[in-house]
Amino acid sequence: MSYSFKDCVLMITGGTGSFGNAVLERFLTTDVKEIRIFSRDEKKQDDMRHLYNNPKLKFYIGDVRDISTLRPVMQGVDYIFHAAALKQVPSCEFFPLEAVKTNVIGTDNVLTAAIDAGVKRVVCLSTDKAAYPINAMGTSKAMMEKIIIAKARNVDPEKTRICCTRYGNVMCSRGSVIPLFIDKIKHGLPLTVTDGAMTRFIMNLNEAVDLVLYAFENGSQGDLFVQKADACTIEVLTQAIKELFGVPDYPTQTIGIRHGEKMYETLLTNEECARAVDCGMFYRVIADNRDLNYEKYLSLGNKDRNTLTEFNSNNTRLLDVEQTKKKLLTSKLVTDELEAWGMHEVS
Ligand SMILES: O=c1ccn([C@@H]2O[C@H](COP(=O)(O)OP(=O)(O)O[C@H]3O[C@H](CO)[C@@H](O)[C@H](O)[C@H]3O)[C@@H](O)[C@H]2O)c(=O)[nH]1
Repeated sequence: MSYSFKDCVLMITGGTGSFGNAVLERFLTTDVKEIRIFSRDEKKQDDMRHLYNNPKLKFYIGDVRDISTLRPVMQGVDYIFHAAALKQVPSCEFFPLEAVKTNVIGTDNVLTAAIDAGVKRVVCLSTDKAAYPINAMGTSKAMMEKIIIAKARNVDPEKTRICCTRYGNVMCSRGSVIPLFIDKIKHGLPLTVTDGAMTRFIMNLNEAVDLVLYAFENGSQGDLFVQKADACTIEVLTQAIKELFGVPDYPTQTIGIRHGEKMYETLLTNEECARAVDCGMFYRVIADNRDLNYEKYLSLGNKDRNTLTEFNSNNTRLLDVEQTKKKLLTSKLVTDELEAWGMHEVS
């Protein structure tokens, strides 16, 4: 890391989640002064307190929906990583207003309180499902991104710099398909494949943390960062899991596409490409900072379009079964489960 956290106070909203834990492992190796974990669940905080047993970690119970719980925690904070979100597609589909409250209003609260408290930088976490959204979770995250850009437009970057990252499926996140399939194999149940031709980006937590830290270091006001992730089909993913667990012919059952699902996910839309810069491993989408001048909106468009095209889980590099197995082995959950399953030799 080229930057220093010496004497800095960091805050992670939704800090007890998988991202919070992964980013903590990196931060705790720096000379950071204090890390504030802000979240709703006292049990998860207590588990984390015991796990790390580190005096630099401070825990705060609160909810991003309630700005009065955010304000006192932000006093003296230098940098915020905003990961608190409702992110399960099916549950948001049934309770869309809950997604609005946490993902949209909650983000507005975080940014308002951060600006008022003079926090120097805020990095917000979004998802590929916010690009061409079709489900409530993605739609609420798309609105969250709009809130971020609108807020960023009206604040001096020397005071508070705000940017956003968007990433795809993180392998083994809570409730996702990989731990589900491993569990089914352990219990002798068939693997329930929605549609084998569906594609998803496939990243590990380390890559998600790299993206967020890259945005932290390089983000200008209102920027959106996307990582050039690989993807695979669900058929390939299923076969890779079966082979890793030594059951290549394990039964699968096709169950059909679930509520609010897409056949493929987009990380960078065609329209965003017009403002995107290729930074090697990442794309940077520069904020549209034209002011609300209707003359310009009606008569002047954006003439400087570059040649990038939409980046999605169908046109990125698609991993085959062997490559997917290799990728899966970069996840601690997978290697731990394999070991417990007695498959030491593959990891
Ligand atoms: O029993 C199952 C469950 C899932 N899938 C498929 O596996 C893929 C991944 O599903 P899942 O792991 O549930 O992820 P998504 O629905 O794509 O959403 C995940 O990825 C998002 C980021 O894109 C996160 O915000 C969500 O929390 C996380 O669940 C999809 O194609 C599903 O159709 C199956 O085939 N069978």
